[in-house]
Amino acid sequence: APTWPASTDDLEDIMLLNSGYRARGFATAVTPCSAAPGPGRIAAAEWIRAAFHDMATGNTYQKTGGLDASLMFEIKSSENIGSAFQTTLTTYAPFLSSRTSMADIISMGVYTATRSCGGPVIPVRGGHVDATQGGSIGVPLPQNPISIFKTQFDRFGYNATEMIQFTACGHSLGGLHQVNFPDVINQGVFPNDYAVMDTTSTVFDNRVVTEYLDGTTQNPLVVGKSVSTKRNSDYVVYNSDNNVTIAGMRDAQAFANTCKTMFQRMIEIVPSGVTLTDIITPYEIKPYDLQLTLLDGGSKINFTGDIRVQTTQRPAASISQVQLVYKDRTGAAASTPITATIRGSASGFDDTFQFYSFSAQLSAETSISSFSVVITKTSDITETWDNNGAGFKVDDNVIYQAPQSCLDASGKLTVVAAARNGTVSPNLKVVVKNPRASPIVVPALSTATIAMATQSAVGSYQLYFASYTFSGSQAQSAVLGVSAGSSSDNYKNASSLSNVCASLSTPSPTPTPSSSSVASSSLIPSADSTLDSSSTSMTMLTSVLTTPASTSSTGSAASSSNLPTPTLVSSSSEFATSTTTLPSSSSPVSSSTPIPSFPGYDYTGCVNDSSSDRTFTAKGQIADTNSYESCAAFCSGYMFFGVEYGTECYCGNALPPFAAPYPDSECNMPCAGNRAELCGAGYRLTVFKSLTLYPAPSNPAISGYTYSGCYIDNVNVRVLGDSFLFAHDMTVPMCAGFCAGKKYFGVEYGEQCWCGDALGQSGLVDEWECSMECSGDQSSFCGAGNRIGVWVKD
Ligand code: HEM
Repeated sequence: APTWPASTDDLEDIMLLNSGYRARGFATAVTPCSAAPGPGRIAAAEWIRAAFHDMATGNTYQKTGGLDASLMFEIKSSENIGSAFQTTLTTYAPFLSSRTSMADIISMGVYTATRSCGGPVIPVRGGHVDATQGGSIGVPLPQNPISIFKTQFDRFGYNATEMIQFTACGHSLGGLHQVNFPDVINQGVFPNDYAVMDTTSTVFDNRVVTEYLDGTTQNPLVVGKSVSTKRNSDYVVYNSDNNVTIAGMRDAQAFANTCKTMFQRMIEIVPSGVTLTDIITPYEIKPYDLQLTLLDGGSKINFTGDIRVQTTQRPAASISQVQLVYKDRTGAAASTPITATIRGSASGFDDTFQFYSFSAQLSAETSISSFSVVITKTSDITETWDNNGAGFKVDDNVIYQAPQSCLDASGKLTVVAAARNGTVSPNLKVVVKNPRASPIVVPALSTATIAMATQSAVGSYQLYFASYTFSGSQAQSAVLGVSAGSSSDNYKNASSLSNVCASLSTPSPTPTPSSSSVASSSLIPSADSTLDSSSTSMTMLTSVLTTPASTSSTGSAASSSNLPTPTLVSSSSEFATSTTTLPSSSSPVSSSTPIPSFPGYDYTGCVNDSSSDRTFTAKGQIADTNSYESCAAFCSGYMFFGVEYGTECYCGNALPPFAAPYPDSECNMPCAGNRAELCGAGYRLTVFKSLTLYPAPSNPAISGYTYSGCYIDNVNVRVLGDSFLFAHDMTVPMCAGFCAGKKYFGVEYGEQCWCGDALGQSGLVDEWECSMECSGDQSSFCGAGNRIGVWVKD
């Protein structure tokens, strides 16, 4: 297993997280294999051909070009007729980052397209570097004579045999467009004027070979008009050694193995000076968004993040607990581990993962230096993962302070960092994407480095700040980080920042209902000497200007003159692919939003709401004093309270099925009455569930039955369908009684009960997916929408 962090961490996500929690969705455009950007097109085929044409302008003798994204500058070349290449690059563009070059994405596209079409797993490496200009022409064209084909493939490093193999592999998918090659096929003959290479143009298989050998092929580059116009290049290539090589690819497994090698080589052709990384393989354990945040005037640090556990070989159901066992900053073992809780699951083509989230408060003095992940299995076996002996390092020398940082509507970014006493003063680094001139659809990355200015001392830390102003919509895709010496805290999304910088002296994000605003403001040492110590109300506290952003929002000359103006250290127009080791967070789309918490309640999540169809209908109020405390008090006696749009508070006893979960980062508005807490956003509700009123539900024991698991169930495929009962007061024992005599019974969607003697075809899913309470018993689970919890007779 790889050692974390690696320069390919972002690429590994793009490769593996197709769907589910933290999904990157890279595979979406080629899933299923037949997915098309338009009629008569196959995206997967276009992705693979794009890699070929990108590589084909390279020269392995001169060590120039190759897989280098030079394609973005070659769009207008006569070799690249049609819109396919531009579509592919447009789909890829959002995945470009300072960690992942466009050439890395093009390479990953070959893996993704091939795999989505049932082909072999193509090994992918990172570290590709993007070209800054187009290459020389050199793509094989159908009219070329065999001698030219041989010279061209020789230039790519493929001999005469490999030329045949590579071309056959390339033509397993897709076809030929009449508009692009009118000399090869006639108009109006093929559906959508698209002539496919074999009868399975959306399956990565050897049909292109077998149909050719069997004489049944309809490949437009073998038979038909191309013969008379001398453009039957597949015939010319395959027949160049009297079909010896192509006959060797008749076997399906041999074909797949050969194609794996041919495609891997295609994406490993790079110019001199570029060193590719190791082949990307899934981490068994991978941390995400590790974030330290200094709290309460510096005495405590909040430590949050996610741990991804590979569940391909280790079923999620076999895991009973995931913990972080950590060492403090002196290297001494901390006595209590941090427990992470299930957050969501994700899957790729060949792997599944379960994510666990954690949030813990550490003493700022002793802090943390590294951790190991301990997985306790239901079998009581424990696994300890120490990152191949290195431990998962957490650097607390310089930390990005998300709550104190902000981005206002005018595009002004203010970033606050905390640097441990004795650390050199930090720099802010901002990476922005700049559009390039048409027709180049891939943006250029530029990075600005800004020296941060001293703000105030807080405990063992010194606060620094710096500002940067974005132009246009740059902030949407900008990424920022802070670094001091060899320490850094990087890769934060500017777009996930709040528009108000909170003061560090406001209460921590986990206040207790009893701690009144007066008490907190007087107990917590002020981070800023300008704070009026006589301020006694929460409203006063939040309106006192203690941070650079607040300073700038009022344009106070007095405060700004006290602060040194940050200076621009350097600004480079082209951001080179980073080869340095990466710091403690790893996903560019995820945010660093802390997970909300409130004593006595479980954070349920960030869910949608609408004014026409309220998620919680029992009670509601809008108040400028809105906070977790005030809303919990207002909703006392109700199972849930939810806060929205800073000022709104709603109560309810059930979470309706239409309350879809959204990323926590979407519930990012500070509460009007306590800016240290997050209170939803527009039509996004931050929901908490009472732990005292209703203890966490479970699957009850039913005598004579054993709980068998949570299954997928829907109107098309019923797991159990012999008889059923719907009841607004459904309980598990009620269902067991109703199904008496049957081998199985199952509860679904809170109020449905299904019986049967056999289990229909379905998939077992993670237990947490069956987490809707029974309509008649809030202490028990009764499946969920399209999820049935099943019991089997002993
Ligand atoms: C002698 C060598 C080759 C010649 C002359 C050739 C020529 C062509 C032509 C004319 C098309 C039709 C394109 C269109 O109309 O959109 C095509 C399609 C395609 N070629 Fe090749 N090709 C060669 C080798 C390769 C290789 C080595 C690959 C490897 C990746 C490859 C991958 C593809 C793919 C995936 C398509 C389907 C594109 C689609 O359906 O949109 N080709 N090729």
